[in-house]
Amino acid sequence: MGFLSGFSCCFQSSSGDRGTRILEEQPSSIISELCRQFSLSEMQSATNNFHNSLKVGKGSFGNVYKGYLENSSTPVAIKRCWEDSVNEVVLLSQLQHPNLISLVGFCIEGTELVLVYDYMSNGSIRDHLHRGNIDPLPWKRRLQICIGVARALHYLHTGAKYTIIHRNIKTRLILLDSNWEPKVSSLLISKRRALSTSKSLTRVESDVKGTLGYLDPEYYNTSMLTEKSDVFSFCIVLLEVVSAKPAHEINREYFQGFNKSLRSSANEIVDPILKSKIDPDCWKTFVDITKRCLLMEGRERPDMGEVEVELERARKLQEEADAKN
Ligand SMILES: Nc1ncnc2c1ncn2[C@@H]1O[C@H](COP(=O)(O)OP(=O)(O)OP(=O)(O)O)[C@@H](O)[C@H]1O
Repeated sequence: MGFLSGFSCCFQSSSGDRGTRILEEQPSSIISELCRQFSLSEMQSATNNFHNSLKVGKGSFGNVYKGYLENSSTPVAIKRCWEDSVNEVVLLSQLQHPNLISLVGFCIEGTELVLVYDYMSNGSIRDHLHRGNIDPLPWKRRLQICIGVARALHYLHTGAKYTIIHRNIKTRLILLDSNWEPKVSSLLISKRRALSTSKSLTRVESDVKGTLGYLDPEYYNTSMLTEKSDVFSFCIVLLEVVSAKPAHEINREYFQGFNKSLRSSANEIVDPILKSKIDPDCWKTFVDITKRCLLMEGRERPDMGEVEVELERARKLQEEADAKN
């Protein structure tokens, strides 16, 4: 297996003339009908002029602030972009799914591009996995979060006019609202292609982009992208969620351990907090689907619809076992 672990960085696109490109790609009226266009002064007053004390995150594309729009007590997340983020505006303004982050609006003024999203008060799932024993996420909640992410990816792959390949699925980009409902964020480097009518996989030749540690080895080696690359990255998320190990530690030894782990969840790859909490039938279902998502050839991996169904089955088995005890 050509593993890509050890470090994590995001390849990204270069800047362009944001205002011009967005108008070229889509008629501005469509986008402004679908989401709100803010002025820069509205963005400045929502964030106390992008004050450091309101900064909640920093990504490859910009800083993220917690802010309040005028006359509203509901917080929003405001990303002041330094990279071209047109893709995000064009796609997110037209997509809607309960497990996909919602774009409230955007601001394009001069050289500024600012994006406004619903605020996710529980941060990213990553924040809850790698912090020792402080308030660990229970197994059923972890499963439920993974099911939500699988639904969002299935929607991106099959539920819109185009197939949208996210290309950067990772635990940092899975945000959690106040009810722990997951929202997949950032379509910044996603790739769009026509929906397939045949059963065979349609490949798109494309520069390799994504985050090392999550990147599909087949795509990395061939530059040919399909939705099965998201399936592989999602599988690394599943392994991160079950082990509470960061993606860069999920290396060859880890995979070998995982391959041997069918019989029981009480082994060294599972987050110690979950040991003996996972029902054996639920564990078998989880391991079976995860192993298939890791297959080296994309066409042999299941699609996200099947992954979602199997994860739902795993959750049901866990619920049944809990009800008996
Ligand atoms: N809608 C949101 N609500 C709350 N916090 C958010 C929101 N969006 C982003 N954040 C915070 O800001 C951080 C940076 O987010 P950003 O979208 O820039 O992605 P990233 O994690 O840096 O990934 P990448 O740089 O690979 O795109 C997130 O990890 C999260 O903590």
